Parts: sequence; C-alpha cells; structure tokens
Amino acid sequence: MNTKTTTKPTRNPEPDYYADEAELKFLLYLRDIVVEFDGFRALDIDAFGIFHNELRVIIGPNGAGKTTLCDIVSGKTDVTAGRVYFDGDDITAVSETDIAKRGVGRKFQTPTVFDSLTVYENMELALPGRQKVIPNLWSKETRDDRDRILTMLERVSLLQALHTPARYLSHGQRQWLEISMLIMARPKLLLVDEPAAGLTDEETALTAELLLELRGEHTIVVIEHDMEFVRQLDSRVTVLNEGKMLADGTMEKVQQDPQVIEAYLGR
Ligand SMILES: Nc1ncnc2c1ncn2[C@@H]1O[C@H](COP(=O)(O)OP(=O)(O)OP(=O)(O)O)[C@@H](O)[C@H]1O
Repeated sequence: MNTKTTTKPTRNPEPDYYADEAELKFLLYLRDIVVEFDGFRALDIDAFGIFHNELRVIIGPNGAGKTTLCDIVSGKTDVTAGRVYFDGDDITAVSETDIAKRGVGRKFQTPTVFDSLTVYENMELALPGRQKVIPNLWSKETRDDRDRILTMLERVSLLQALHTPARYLSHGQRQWLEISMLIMARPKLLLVDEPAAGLTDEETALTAELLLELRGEHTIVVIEHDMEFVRQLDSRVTVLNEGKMLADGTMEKVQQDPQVIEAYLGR
C-alpha cells in the first residue's frame, strides 16, 4: 500500500550546510528524521549517511523501522520531520516516481518478474525507457543493450536459462533475475529487502557474492535478518531498534554491543 501522502515535512528546511555536507560526503544522507504513524514514532534518526559505492547492511528486530527507512528514501512514505538528501539534492518532498528516475532502485522481498516472459524478455523490459513503449518486446534493442543484458545474465549464471519462462526458475534464480533487471536501469542506489529469504545455503552464498561484486559499481543498502548472510556480506552494519540507530560498525563489533544483544534477546 502506498502510504505517501501529500503532507509536506513539518520542519523548516535545514540550513544549506546540510545539503553541502550531503553533497560532499554521502550519496544518501538523512538528517533529524522522524516518521510517525498516528502518533506512533516508527523512526527517529539524528543523522545517517551512506557513502558512494558502499554496501551497507541494516539489521534490527521486527518492527525496528528498517522498511520505513527504505520507504522514506524511495518516497513511498513521507517523513513527519527532517530531510532526506540524495546525490546532493534534497528529495524530502520528491515523489516516488521522480526518486526512482533520479536513480533509486528498490527490490522488495518477493521477486516481481513477469512469469510468462522469458529471462531475456524480462531483461529487455527492464531497459531504461522500455516501460513506456507499448510493443516493448517487438521494438529492437541496440547491440549495446543486448551486450549489457547478456553480460549481466552471465554474471548471475542465467545465460543457460535465456529463453526459459521466468515461472520455471528457482526462487534464487528469480531473485537474481530481479536484481539483474534493476541493474539494467543503472541505479545509483539500490535498496534490497531481505534478498536471502527462502534461499538455500548455496543460493545465499551466491547472492552475497553477487552483491559484493556489484558494490563498487553501485551503492547498495541491504535489509537482512539472516545473520549468516550478513556475515558473508562482510560490510558495515547499522542496527536499528524501535526506530532508533542502536549501533553501527562491523558485524563483529555490533554483535558484542550489549545494547544490541539486549534488543535481540528482549524480544
Ligand atoms: N503504514 C503504517 N501505519 C502504521 N504503522 C506502521 C506503518 N508502517 C510501519 N508501521 C509500524 O512502524 C514500525 C516499524 O515498522 P517497519 O516495517 O519499518 O519495521 P521493520 O524493521 O521493517 O520490521 P520487519 O523486520 O518485521 O519487517 C512497526 O511498529 C510497524 O507496525
């Protein structure tokens, strides 16, 4: 459900130096964020930044605010107060569609691929600008487009399944196809929600490998519950709890944090 309303942030715009700070250091920068649902405070974050080409993992118990954080970045949900900066711009009041056009891609937990279309056809549809062309599948992609599709599919071991309808793919293959489709749009920031959910151990390891490979070309934020997968990602971890940032650092560091242990054990 789209919870984005027309309500504008209640705060006055922050002074310009916040925008400068965001532009200089971070691809994504959240400042003094509050999100409330009917008076319930789901998110309360002073400052949160993601560097260019960083892979950041966000963990936290159920209801911690992980999805809400992604929702305010992608424009699905409005902030009650605070500012969201992306790529140097204040996107706090920008619509979900325009945020996507600015380069924020989002992968939800359940893969959204077209079952009746082949792997290749799904990738064709994901090419930038293709969504608007009605006879999409009959309009010829360029040689460059074709090369990009094949290179990406090779990376996720889906070349053998090029002409296979997506409905015959395994859950893991569907996840990789969807990530590949998102990459076709060359997103600056990719928000990925629980990519390891429902995967076998082998598929989980391959997904971690893929995300690690993509880091460096894209900035990626992963929400995850599977701690073994988080360990494999070997990246900076931010822990959310009851809407607040509880800890931040390597997995080893946050795992030993008494507040983090308490937050998980207290459930
Ligand atoms: N649209 C909404 N209306 C009312 N409350 C909401 C809404 N969206 C989220 N919440 C509440 O905000 C809190 C944070 O939810 P959120 O989904 O962001 O947590 P999460 O960390 O992603 O949890 P999970 O790991 O279970 O997915 C929860 O208490 C949730 O019930």
